[in-house]
Amino acid sequence: MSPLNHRHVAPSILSADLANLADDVRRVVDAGATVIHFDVMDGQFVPPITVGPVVLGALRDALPESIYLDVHLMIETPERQIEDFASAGADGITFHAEATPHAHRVLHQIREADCRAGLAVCPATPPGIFEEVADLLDLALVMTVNPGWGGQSLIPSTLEKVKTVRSMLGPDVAIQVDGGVDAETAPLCADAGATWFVAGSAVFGADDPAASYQAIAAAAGVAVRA
Ligand SMILES: O=C(CO)[C@@H](O)[C@H](O)COP(=O)(O)O
Ligand SMILES: [Fe+2]
Repeated sequence: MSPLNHRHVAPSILSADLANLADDVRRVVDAGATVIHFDVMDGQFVPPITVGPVVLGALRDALPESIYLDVHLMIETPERQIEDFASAGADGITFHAEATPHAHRVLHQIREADCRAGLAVCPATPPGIFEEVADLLDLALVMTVNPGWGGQSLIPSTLEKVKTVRSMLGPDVAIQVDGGVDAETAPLCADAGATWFVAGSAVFGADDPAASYQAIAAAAGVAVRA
């Protein structure tokens, strides 16, 4: 069964200790996380620069194969980088509708690279594009903050967009929310129709990331291992 058919809380490495990345990620994996969200920023699509395929490959080597690496590309012209992320060990690759005129082609390209294909929209971008490429979509990412930084508050109007996208795409597509997700906001996102919940600062910024992961997972309706 594809992990896309299940609910997941995906801790985001953006708020982890990047000097001890594998150790930090193992703490949440030991608490039950099976999807890890890997934020890639290029200094162009968004101002910050984070990490790329080399770090993804190192993390891949440090984790069990069963862990799903969910790559969120916040980069211009993502079509130039898909194969590098796929061969570094991505399981799913999500790019932004705002970053290329070629969303249809890039979704194909991701699937041809044997990864699950995701498309993201920023808070100001209308969701109609999801309908145009519905057949090629494994995951629709509705950004609940403006991309680029962790630790922001969820923008309430984006929950309406999640509802719209759920009715547009039907029950089977994974809808991901990313930004400002914690144990208080996760149930609101779930009620709107989200099934994949990214949480960065609420997990890795907490005193006990493992406990925080489990609290958010419970709030989001994810089955948490005892
Ligand atoms: O893609 C992004 C930010 O652009 C995220 O994945 C952040 O890592 C979310 O951080 P929090 O809002 O959960 O702190
Ligand atoms: Fe992200």
